Amino acid sequence: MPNNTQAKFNHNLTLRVIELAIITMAITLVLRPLFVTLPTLFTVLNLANLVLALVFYTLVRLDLFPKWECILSLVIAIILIMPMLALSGGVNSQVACILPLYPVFAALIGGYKESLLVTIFLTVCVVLATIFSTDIVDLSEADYSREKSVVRGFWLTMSIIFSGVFGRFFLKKYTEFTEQLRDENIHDPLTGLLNRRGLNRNFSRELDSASLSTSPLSVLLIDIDYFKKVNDMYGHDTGDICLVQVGKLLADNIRKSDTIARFGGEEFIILLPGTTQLDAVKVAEYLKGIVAQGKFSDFNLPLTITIGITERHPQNDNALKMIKRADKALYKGKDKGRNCVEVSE
Ligand SMILES: Nc1nc2c(ncn2[C@@H]2O[C@H](COP(=O)(O)OP(=O)(O)OP(=O)(O)O)[C@@H](O)[C@H]2O)c(=O)[nH]1
Repeated sequence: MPNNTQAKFNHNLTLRVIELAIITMAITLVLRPLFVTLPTLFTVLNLANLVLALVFYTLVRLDLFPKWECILSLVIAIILIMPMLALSGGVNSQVACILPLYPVFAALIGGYKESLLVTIFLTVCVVLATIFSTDIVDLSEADYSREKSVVRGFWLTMSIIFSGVFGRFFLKKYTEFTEQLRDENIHDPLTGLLNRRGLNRNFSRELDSASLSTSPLSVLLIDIDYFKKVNDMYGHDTGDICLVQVGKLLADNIRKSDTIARFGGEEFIILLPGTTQLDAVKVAEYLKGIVAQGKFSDFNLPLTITIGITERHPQNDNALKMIKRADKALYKGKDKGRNCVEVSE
């Protein structure tokens, strides 16, 4: 879903991950020499890494390359870690324990593709480092047997693959969860139709494509007549069932390309792209007819609807203006006695 909210979330997450890396690097730089005596090259490399990470952090913070920040983060991470690993014993290096974290980070700030690429890249590097472990220069001058290197290389490879699989699993759950939230966010829980938020999204999409293609766009505002009586006489539960059934009946009798939404209480709205006001009247008459023929709830209640119609004006029109015009037409229909179709002036 790379929409604006998602992009912002990824950007903030990238910043947090870099901040975490910088803090870890700074702490290592200060505290490590207190416990072990390291060759100067390590300190120089650590300092260079810290400067590179700080520069990169500033660039991400200024949002200079939003599209590239994820892939660059991964490349920079590899630039930071690989020379350090190569100088400190390859798979036997203490720094190697950080490697399995990368596929998860890649999944968090990038996605499936990035995580898979990082997993493959690191696995290949670790396997090569294990095979050629005796050729790796170890500036810390530690001594590792061939067997020990193979065992460490094996477990490191397993951890990286496990982390890659976990990253994928995490992303799948996260995607399902956000999709479910997004779905709930734009649907009316009672009727299952789009709610106002969903309507607004589709309305602006239809208005944009209508103005680009100069094709007509009509709106039907539909209100169930005397609905208060249904609630008063048969109870709110029966009223709810009627709303669900009317909504379904309307939704089943429009085209796939049309949009239907619950506009509020006992009102529905239908967007008819590519439809003139004249054709919209035919659609409205048809819908009015099938509702009038229906029987709703367990009480087989007869219901009627009144429909107000408007068409998009070629100049300076918007959703709010169109809904206002359709609402005016609807109330003209109510004044005329209900169960009718009215067009806006
Ligand atoms: N059961 C149920 N009733 C609802 C819901 N939302 C709104 N209503 C009811 O819909 C009724 C709307 O009443 P009115 O606005 O007076 O309209 P009406 O009785 O349909 O009369 P006209 O629209 O003038 O034909 C009210 O009784 C609301 O309580 C809902 O989600 N469920």
